[in-house]
Amino acid sequence: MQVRDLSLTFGGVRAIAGLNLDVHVGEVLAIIGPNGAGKTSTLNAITRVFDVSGGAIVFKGQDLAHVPRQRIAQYGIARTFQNIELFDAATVMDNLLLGRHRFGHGQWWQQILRTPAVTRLEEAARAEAEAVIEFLDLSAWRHAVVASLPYGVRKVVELGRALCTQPELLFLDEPASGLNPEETRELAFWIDDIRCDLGITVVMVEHDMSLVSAVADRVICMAQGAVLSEGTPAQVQSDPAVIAAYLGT
Ligand SMILES: Nc1ncnc2c1ncn2[C@@H]1O[C@H](COP(=O)(O)OP(=O)(O)OP(=O)(O)O)[C@@H](O)[C@H]1O
Repeated sequence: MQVRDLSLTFGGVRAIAGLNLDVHVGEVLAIIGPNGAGKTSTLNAITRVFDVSGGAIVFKGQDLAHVPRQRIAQYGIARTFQNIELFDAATVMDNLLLGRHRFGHGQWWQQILRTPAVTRLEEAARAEAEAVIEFLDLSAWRHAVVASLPYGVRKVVELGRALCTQPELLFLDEPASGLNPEETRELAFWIDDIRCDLGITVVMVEHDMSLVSAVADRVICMAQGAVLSEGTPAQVQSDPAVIAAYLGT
C-alpha cells in the first residue's frame, strides 16, 4: 500500500497533514507517536471510516481514497478498533460469522429456497469461523455472549472477526491497550503467527513499546499528522526528534 500526500481535517484541526507512507507486503509495521499525532485518524482514513480531505491510498494499483467504508473488506482490508466494536448481545460464533459478511449470503430467493449456493456459503463461513476459533484458542468461549467475556478475550474475539474476512492487510488500533503483560505477550505470538502462518500484512498503532519491539519489522513515528521518523524499533526509539516529540519540546 502507498499512502500519498494524505490529509484529513476536522473543522480547523489538521489531523493528517500531507502524510506519505508505504506498507510492504508481509511486514508488521508499527505506527507510534505522542497523543494527538494523527495515528488513529490515519487508520480511520485508510479504512474509510472518515472521508479524507485529499491524497491517495493506493492498494494493489487501486486508489481507495473514496471507496465507501462498507466496501473496504472486499479489497482484502480488515481492522480492529481502539474501543472494541463487537455485537455485545451476540455470541462469539455469531460475531465471527458477521465477519464473513463480505462473502455474501446469496440472493433473497436463494435464501428462502435454501439453494445449494446458500448452503455452501454458510458452510464456508462456519468452517472459516471454526478455523479462526482454533487459531486464536477461543473454543472455550465459542457460545458465550460477548458482553459476559473478560476484556482481554473480547479483544481477541475482535481480532478473530477481522481474520474471518480473510484479509491481506490487517490494521490494529492499539491492540495491547487494556491488556495485562501476560496477555500482551500472548498477543505478540498471535501477531507473529498472523504474519508468518496466515501471510497477512499487519499495521498496528501502538503505544506499548514492548509489543512494538517484539513484533514490528519497521516503525513509523508520527507527529502533527505526518511522518517524523522511520526505521527499526531501536532506531526510531533512539531518534532525538522522536524523543523531543514525546517530551513535547
Ligand atoms: N472525530 C474527531 N473530531 C474532531 N477532531 C478529531 C477527531 N478525531 C481526532 N481529532 C483530532 O485530530 C488530531 C489527531 O487525533 P488522533 O486521534 O488521530 O491522534 P492519535 O495519534 O491517535 O492520538 P492518541 O494516541 O491519543 O490516540 C487531534 O488533534 C484530535 O483532537
